[in-house]
Amino acid sequence: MHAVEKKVRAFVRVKPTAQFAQDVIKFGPDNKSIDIYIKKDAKKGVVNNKQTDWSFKLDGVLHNTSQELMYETVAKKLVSEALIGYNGTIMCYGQTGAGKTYTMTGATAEYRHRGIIPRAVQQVFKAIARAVDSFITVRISYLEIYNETLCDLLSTMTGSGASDVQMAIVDCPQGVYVKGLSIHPVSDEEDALNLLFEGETNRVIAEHTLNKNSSRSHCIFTIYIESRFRVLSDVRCINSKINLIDLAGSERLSKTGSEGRVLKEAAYINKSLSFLEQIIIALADPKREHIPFRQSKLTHVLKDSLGGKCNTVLVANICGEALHVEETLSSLRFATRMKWITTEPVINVTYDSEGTVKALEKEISLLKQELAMHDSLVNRSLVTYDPLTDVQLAEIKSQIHKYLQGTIDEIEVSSFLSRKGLIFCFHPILFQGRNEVETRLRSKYVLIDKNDFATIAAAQKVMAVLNFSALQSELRNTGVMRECTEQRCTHLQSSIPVS
Ligand SMILES: Nc1ncnc2c1ncn2[C@@H]1O[C@H](COP(=O)(O)OP(=O)(O)OP(=O)(O)O)[C@@H](O)[C@H]1O
Repeated sequence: MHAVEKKVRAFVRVKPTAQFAQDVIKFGPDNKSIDIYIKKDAKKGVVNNKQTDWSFKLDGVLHNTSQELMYETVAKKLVSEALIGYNGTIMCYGQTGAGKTYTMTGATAEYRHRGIIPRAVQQVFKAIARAVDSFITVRISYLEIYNETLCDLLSTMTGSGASDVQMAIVDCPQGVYVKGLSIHPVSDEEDALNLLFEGETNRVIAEHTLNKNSSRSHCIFTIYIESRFRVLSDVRCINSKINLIDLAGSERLSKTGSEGRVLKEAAYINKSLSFLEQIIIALADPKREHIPFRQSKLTHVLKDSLGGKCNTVLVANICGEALHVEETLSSLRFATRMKWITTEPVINVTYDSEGTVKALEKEISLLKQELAMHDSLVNRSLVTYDPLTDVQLAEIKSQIHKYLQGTIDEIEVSSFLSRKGLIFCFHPILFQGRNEVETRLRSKYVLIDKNDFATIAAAQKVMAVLNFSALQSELRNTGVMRECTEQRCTHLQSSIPVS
C-alpha cells in the first residue's frame, strides 16, 4: 500500500496554576505558538550573551483546556484512524508533576476528568456498536518500564499470577513487540477499564516534593483492534494498535529532594529520557543513517511509533510557574524536535485464507438451505446440491450414450449440478466417438490433410488421368457421341496439371 509521509503532531498542555508566570510565558493568538521570555540575571553582569527570548510553534497550545476538548484536539482523529487500520501512538512528556498522568489516565474524582485512555476505549467501543459490516475484536496490554526492566502490569490477570516467560523486546518484519507480555481480550468498555484500573494499582509510584503520586516508570497502555470484513469472497483482516504512553517525568534532583530508592529511580528515568531525546534528534536529521533505538528499553519499544508506519502525537505537559521555566523550555524544545520527525502511516491489512475458506463454507451451507427452501416451495424436493455421486454420474453417461444412439430425444437436467455433470461427461464421450469414426475411415481410405496442398494436387492429377482413360475406353467401346466425348477428353487433358 502506498504510504504518505506525515509529520508527528506536537501539542503543549499547560497545567493550571494560580501563579501563572504571565511575564515569562506568552501564548500567540493562533493558539499554536508560545513565547518564553527570561529576564537577564543582573548578578551575572549587564553584558552577557545568554539568550532571553524563545519562540515555539506547535500544532496547538492547550491552556485552561477541559479533558474533553483536550481529547477532541489530540486524540480523536488518531483513534478514528486506528479503527480503519492505522497504528497510532500518543505520548505524554514533561517534567514531573506537570500533568502527564492527568492527561493520559485522568483523575478518578469526577467522570469529566477522565483522560485519554478511558475516552479512547469509549470511542473504540462506540464505533464497534455502530459497525454493521465488520466483526471487531479488542485486546489490551499494559506494559511498564521500570529501572530498565520490562514489567507486565496485567500479569495478575493471567490466572497463574506473574508470567514465567522472560519478557523481551523483539524486532520482526511487522514491527516491534514485547515477547511474554500478556494481551487480554475485552468484550466491552467496562472490561477494558477494569484492566486499566488493575494496571494502575500495579504501577510504581512514589512521593516527592513536586508530586504526591509521582509515576516512577514509563507506562504503555495498548489497545489492539482487529476488524474482519467480507470483501467479495475474501476475508479482509485489519489489525491496528493504539499505544497510549505516560512517560515518567524528568526530574531536577535538587528540586524533588529525592533520596534512596526514589533517587535511583530518578537516575534511570533521566537517563532513558535523555536516550529518547538523542533518538528524536537523530530522527530529525535526514543525514543520519543509523538510529540507535536499541540503546534503551523505552526507545526500543517506541521504534515503530517514532520511526515507523504510525500516526504519532506528542503532548508536552508544562507547568506555568516561573520557577519551572528551565524545565518548560526543555519540554518545548523536545516538542519542537518531535515535529520534525516524519512517519509513513499505512493501513495494516491482510487477507485471511483460512478465514476465507471458513466464511465461504458457511455461505455455501446457507445458500443450500435457501435453495432447498425454494425447491420445496415449488415441489422440487428431489433436487440435491451436494456433489454428484458415482452412481449419478454413471446414470448421466448412460443417458448420453442413449441420446447419441438416438434411443432418447432429450436428456433430463434437474439441477445446475446435473447440468455440470452432463457437460463433464458429454465431452469425453463425444471425443471418443469422433476418434472411433476417424479410425474406421482411415482403415478404408487414405485421408489427406486439407492443408497439405502438394498431396492434394498429386491426387487431383491421378484422378484426372483415371477419368481420361475411362473416357477413352468409353469411346472405344461405344463409338457413340464420339465428338462430344473427344471434346471432354481434350478439356480434361488440358486441365491435368503439368508437374
Ligand atoms: N490540567 C490539569 N487540571 C487539573 N489538575 C491537574 C492538571 N494537570 C495535572 N493536574 C494535577 O496535578 C497533579 C500532578 O499531575 P500528574 O500526576 O498528572 O503529573 P505527572 O506529570 O504525571 O507527574 P509524574 O511525572 O511525577 O508522574 C495531580 O494531582 C493532577 O491531578
